[in-house]
Amino acid sequence: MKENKSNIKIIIEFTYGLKRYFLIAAIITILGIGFNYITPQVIRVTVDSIIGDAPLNIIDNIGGREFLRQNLYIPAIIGVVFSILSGICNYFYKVYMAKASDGTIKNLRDKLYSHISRLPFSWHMKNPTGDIIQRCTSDMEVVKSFLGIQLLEFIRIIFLILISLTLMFSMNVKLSLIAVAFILMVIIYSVIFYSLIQKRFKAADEAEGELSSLVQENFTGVRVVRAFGRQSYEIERFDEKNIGFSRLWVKLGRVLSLYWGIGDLFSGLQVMFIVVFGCFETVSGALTLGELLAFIFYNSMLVWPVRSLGRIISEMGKAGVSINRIKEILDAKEEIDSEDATTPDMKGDIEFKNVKFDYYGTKPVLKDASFKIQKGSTFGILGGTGSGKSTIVHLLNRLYNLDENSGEILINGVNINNIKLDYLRHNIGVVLQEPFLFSKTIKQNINIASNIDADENFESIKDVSTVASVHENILGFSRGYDTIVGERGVTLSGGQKQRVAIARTLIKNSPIIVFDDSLSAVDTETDAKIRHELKTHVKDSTVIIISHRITTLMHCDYIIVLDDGKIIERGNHDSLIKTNGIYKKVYDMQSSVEDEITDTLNEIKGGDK
Ligand SMILES: Nc1ncnc2c1ncn2[C@@H]1O[C@H](COP(=O)(O)OP(=O)(O)OP(=O)(O)O)[C@@H](O)[C@H]1O
Repeated sequence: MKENKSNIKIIIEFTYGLKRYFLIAAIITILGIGFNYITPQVIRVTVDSIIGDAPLNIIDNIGGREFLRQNLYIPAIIGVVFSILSGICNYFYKVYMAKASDGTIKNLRDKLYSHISRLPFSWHMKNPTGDIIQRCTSDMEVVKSFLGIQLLEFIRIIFLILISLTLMFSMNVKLSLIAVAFILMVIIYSVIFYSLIQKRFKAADEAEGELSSLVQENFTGVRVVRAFGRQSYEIERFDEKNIGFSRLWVKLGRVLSLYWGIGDLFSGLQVMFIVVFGCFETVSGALTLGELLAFIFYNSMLVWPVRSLGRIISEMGKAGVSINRIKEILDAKEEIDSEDATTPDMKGDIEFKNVKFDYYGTKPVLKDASFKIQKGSTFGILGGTGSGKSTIVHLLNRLYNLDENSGEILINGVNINNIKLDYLRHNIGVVLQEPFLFSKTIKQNINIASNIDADENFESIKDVSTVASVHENILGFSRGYDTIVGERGVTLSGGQKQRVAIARTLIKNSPIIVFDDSLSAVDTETDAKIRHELKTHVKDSTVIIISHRITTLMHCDYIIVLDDGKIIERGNHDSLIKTNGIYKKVYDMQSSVEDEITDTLNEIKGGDK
């Protein structure tokens, strides 16, 4: 989407397939206005030419003055018929406007969802989920009412004003000028308030976004909040934000009340001036009684539209803010493949060449990292917390892109920036340390990356679950593979979740598989069992294992040790032990701890005998 598009252009872009509904609504509303304006003319003719004696040809065609004087219900019925026709038009106008505006919002919602799904991971990291949801819901509602109510209403009111003024000027210029003076005052006054209301609404809208983010974060992290006894603190934090939020709405309410109050004053004054001056004009003979009545009718028909014009202009202020907030999302750049992006064979060596990386200009996370992973090998990465291990994975599947002159990452000799993104990610299976499972059955969760239906694919699902050492656990649930996970069902333990996530990745049969600290929540015995099963199951894939635990890595063909973004040691387990560096130290430390644990367990077992 091109930048700096006006708000109206953005809206028009999403009216595809619906323009005819907008057109029908516009035609119907013009018809309705026409019918509405006939009634005061019927009153004028009745007063001046039927009750009074003013000559008029048309009354001779419908029975003559005397006949109509005897049957006054006839002009009354004519007036009622036009009012009914105007009501019918109003009904169909609303129906077609609803079709047009809801359809446009649906188009916009579709685009927004697919766009957000294609935005880079870094964008999602920078924008709080609650705020994104608020833009997709509350802001969308504001735009919907702008489209469904305000936009055509605005055009309708302009028509009403023009027709009323034409008729009023044709009857009496002086009185019409008084009406115009008031209309101008209301419009100028509305425009002044417009900017104030817009400012206040923006502040309130942003505060709502912050409040939604806070609630979303708290409910998602409910376990942490409870575990650390943070409820009271979080409730206080919510109260504080909520008070701020309410204050902003009260401020907005104050401006709106002032706006409506002054508006009422203007309308009252306008009606009063017209009635008083109209009476003078009638007494002086410049206006007939019928014309005065029709004039007062037209003027009263004008009061509301003009006042609504003010309201609509101010509502448009809100809509402007909301469209801008939605536009900010639409303007964010999607992840797009370069034109020469390819789909090379992914069964090849992986190479990191002089890779330097930092997140948003903060301190360097990877400092000139170079290493090669042989195809079909198992490659271990050991490193302390924050040393940059997960960053390597983020860069490999391009959740973050490397800038130019920051080195390159090659798979089978092809720079990953030139590989189609979907293809790249499809061919790299990643198991995360804290996997996210969907609120679906275990079977559906494991099958999520497969194109085959979960029931048809059940044998493969069971196979990968066995490799991931979770098959027995799943059978232990009363509904087995049909057990629903998460909010609506069973809560899996951290280790069970990790193993379901391993199964979910294995089913993809990717040529490259990454385990990002994904065996941390399983015991060493299960860890060994899974790795043993993996050897046969993924023997052709290149496997990258990230871990703090040396027993998880020691059987890898090659291992690198990462410290503060730098590779400080490399080799296989035996050579690293011989180097007698950090790896050896960590190994000794972990072995002594494991020995202690084994001794303690043995002691407990011995004591039990
Ligand atoms: N999205 C991000 N934005 C900013 N900084 C980040 C982001 N992700 C990670 N970092 C920082 O980059 C550094 C490396 O993080 P990384 O997750 O790669 O470490 P790690 O070795 O995987 O750690 P752990 O073993 O604790 O998971 C850390 O200092 C971390 O704070």
